[in-house]
Amino acid sequence: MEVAGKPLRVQTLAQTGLTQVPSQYIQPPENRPRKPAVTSTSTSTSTTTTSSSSSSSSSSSSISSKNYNNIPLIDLLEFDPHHSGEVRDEIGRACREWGAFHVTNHGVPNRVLQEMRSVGLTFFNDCPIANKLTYSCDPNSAATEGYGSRMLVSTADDSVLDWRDYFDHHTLPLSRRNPSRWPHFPPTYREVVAEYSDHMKALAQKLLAFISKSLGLRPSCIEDAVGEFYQNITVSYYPPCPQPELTLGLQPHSDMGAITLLIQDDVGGLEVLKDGEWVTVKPLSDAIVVILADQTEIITNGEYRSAQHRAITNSSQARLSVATFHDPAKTMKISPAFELVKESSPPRYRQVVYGDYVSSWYTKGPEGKQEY
Ligand SMILES: O=C(O)CCC(=O)C(=O)O
Ligand SMILES: [Fe+2]
Repeated sequence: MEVAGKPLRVQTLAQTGLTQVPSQYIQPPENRPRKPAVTSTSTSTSTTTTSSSSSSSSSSSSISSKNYNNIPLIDLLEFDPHHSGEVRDEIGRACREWGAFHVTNHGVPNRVLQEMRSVGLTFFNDCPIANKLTYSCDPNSAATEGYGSRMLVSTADDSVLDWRDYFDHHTLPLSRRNPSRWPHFPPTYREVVAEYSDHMKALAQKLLAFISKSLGLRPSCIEDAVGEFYQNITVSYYPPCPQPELTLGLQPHSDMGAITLLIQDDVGGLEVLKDGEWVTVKPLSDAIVVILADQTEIITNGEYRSAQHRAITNSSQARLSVATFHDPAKTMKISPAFELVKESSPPRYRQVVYGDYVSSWYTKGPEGKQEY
């Protein structure tokens, strides 16, 4: 949405005190959240390895009968080699059943997670809008670095806008990293993002090794298929919304790359689709959400599926999340791992050049993988 040639940020819109959202933000009835978002407070995480799905009944208005309580929670036990078999099996189960799960004792210091959330929030809350706009991403091309408000680049008038502003950083490989394009306020912002990036890369590598092993593959199989990580870090800011029942912070989608690592604040709003039901990912302040993305689905020949997810809004509190995407290079050819293709399990996906996959996603929307 543009006003006199300038992009309108959702935060600016929310600050006008409007009581009804502009029509461009109203989702079609089938996409609206069924119940208004409730805010919740952060809970400290358990140290046991457990899957937290449950099938108890509740008074939710959801049409599904499952009523899962949260995504699975897996204690990585600081990658203690004595427990690697159990952790591998837990990860395999969570990948097969959900495509998304929380991890604790992941080796990333809690301080690093807190600092990342803190500098992101300070930028959005305390930096004047005129200053923020100096970092605006190019509205005419997809996935450029910087401050922005929309995800799809589409000329169609009927595209519904997300109730979200974001800042996207290109962090890896180092040849793409140019911290002078990142916020200069607060002063520690750029060093915090750089440190956070390194930790997320190391964790993504360890998780992909576990995921490979859980399918009987050699540990480096998926990482080799992805090649050098193209890592982007997106800080999303969802201002309070006067009509959360009509809007979405982020439309339903699966992530395009290989693996996404996400942290959120204690407001809550991330939901994962499970058996046709949207399950709220309850915030756990020292945990990291792992989301399998489309290229991992292709490489694993559909043994593991990428997770459909979305963000809902609420009327009382702004929400912040930080998603770290690990993608192949645009030139990489992605296809099912040969070890997983047999006579009894033929290839389910065509080989795709990752750059073509991305272009088609941005022009046509999240339409899924090229299945046979
Ligand atoms: O804000 C969230 O929790 C979800 C963000 C997300 O899915 C994305 O940026 O791709
Ligand atoms: Fe996502």
